[in-house]
Amino acid sequence: MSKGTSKTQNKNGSSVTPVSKARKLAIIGGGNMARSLIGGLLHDGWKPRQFRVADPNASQRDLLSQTLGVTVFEDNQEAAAGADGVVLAVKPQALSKVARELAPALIQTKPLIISVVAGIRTADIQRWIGAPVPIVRVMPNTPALVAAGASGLYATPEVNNVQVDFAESMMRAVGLVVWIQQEYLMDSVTALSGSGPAYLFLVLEAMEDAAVAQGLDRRTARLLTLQTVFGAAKMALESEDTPATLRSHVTSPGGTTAAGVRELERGMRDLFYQAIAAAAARSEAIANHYGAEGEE
Ligand SMILES: NC(=O)C1=CN([C@@H]2O[C@H](COP(=O)(O)OP(=O)(O)OC[C@H]3O[C@@H](n4cnc5c(N)ncnc54)[C@H](O)[C@@H]3O)[C@@H](O)[C@H]2O)C=CC1
Ligand SMILES: O=C(O)[C@@H]1CCC=N1
Repeated sequence: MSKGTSKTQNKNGSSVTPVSKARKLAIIGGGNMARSLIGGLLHDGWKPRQFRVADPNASQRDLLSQTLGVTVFEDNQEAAAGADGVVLAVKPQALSKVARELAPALIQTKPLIISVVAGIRTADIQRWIGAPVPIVRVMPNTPALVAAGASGLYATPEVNNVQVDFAESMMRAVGLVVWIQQEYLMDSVTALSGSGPAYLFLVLEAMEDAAVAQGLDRRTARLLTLQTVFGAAKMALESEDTPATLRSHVTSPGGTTAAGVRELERGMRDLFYQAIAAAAARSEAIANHYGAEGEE
C-alpha cells in the first residue's frame, strides 16, 4: 500500500485529473460523515454552492447551512436534481427507502452514485434502484475533516474512467485513497480505517487517564499524549522502517519502554485482532440484514 496522499495514478493506471470546481455534489444524509467530508472539501477549495445536502432533520439542516454555508433540502430528490455525483450518507437501515425514492431521478440523469454507507453491498443498492447504475462504494473516516482521512474505494463495472477520476479526486482531496478490487474486503476496510479513529480515540483516553493517575494534570497529560501519538504516526508514515523496527529504536534493553511494552503484550494484540474481527463481522451482518430488504 502506498503511503501519504501523493498517488498520481487511478485504479486503471491513468493519471488523475482534478475534479472540476464546477461540479455539483448532492449529499443525502447530513450527519457526522457528511460534515467531515464537506468540511475537508471546502478546505481543499470547493465552494459551498457546489453542495446540495438533504436531511429530514431541521436542526441538522440549520447546522449545515449555518456552519458550512451549503444549500440544504428537506427533499432528497430535490437535492439530487442536476448533481454530477450523489453521495449516499444515511445509516444502513435507511438506505433501501432512500435508494428506492431516488431511483427515477438516478436512472434518468445518471449521476455517479457514491455510497459511504457501512456494510451495504453495491448489488443491493442497484437492486433497490432497479438498474445497473454506476456506484463507487467508499469507506471514508472522519479525519477527512482535517484532510487526514483514509478511504477504501470499490467501483462497480459500470463506473467509467471519468467517474473513477471524479471519485478518486474527491476523496484524495480529504486524505489517502486506496482502491479495493474485491468488494467483500470493504468489510475489513470498514473495521480497520472506517471505525479505526474510534479505537485510537479510546487509546488516547486510556493513555491520558493513566498519566493523570500518575499525578500529571489533565491538560499536560492530554497534550503529551496527543503529540506522542501524532509524532509516532507521522514518523511511521515518513519512515522506510517498519513499526516494529521503529519500536526497537525506543526500547532500550532493561529500560522503561521494555517494562511498559511487556504489559501491553499481555493482551493488546489479541484485543485489536478481536476488535477488528468483530467490526468486520458486524459490517457483514449489516449487509446481510439491511441489504436483504425488498428481496423476492
Ligand atoms: N461516522 C463515521 O465515522 C463514518 C460513517 N460512515 C457511514 O456514513 C453513514 C452516515 O453515518 P453518520 O454520518 O455517522 O450518521 P449520522 O446519524 O450522523 O447521519 C445520518 C443523517 O442521515 C439523516 N437521515 C435519516 N433518514 C434520512 C433520509 N430518509 N433521507 C436523508 N437523510 C436522512 C439523519 O437525519 C442524519 O442527519 C452511515 O451509513 C455510516 O455507516 C462511514 C464511514 C465513517
Ligand atoms: O460505526 C459505524 O457503523 C460507522 C462505519 C464506520 C465508522 N462508523
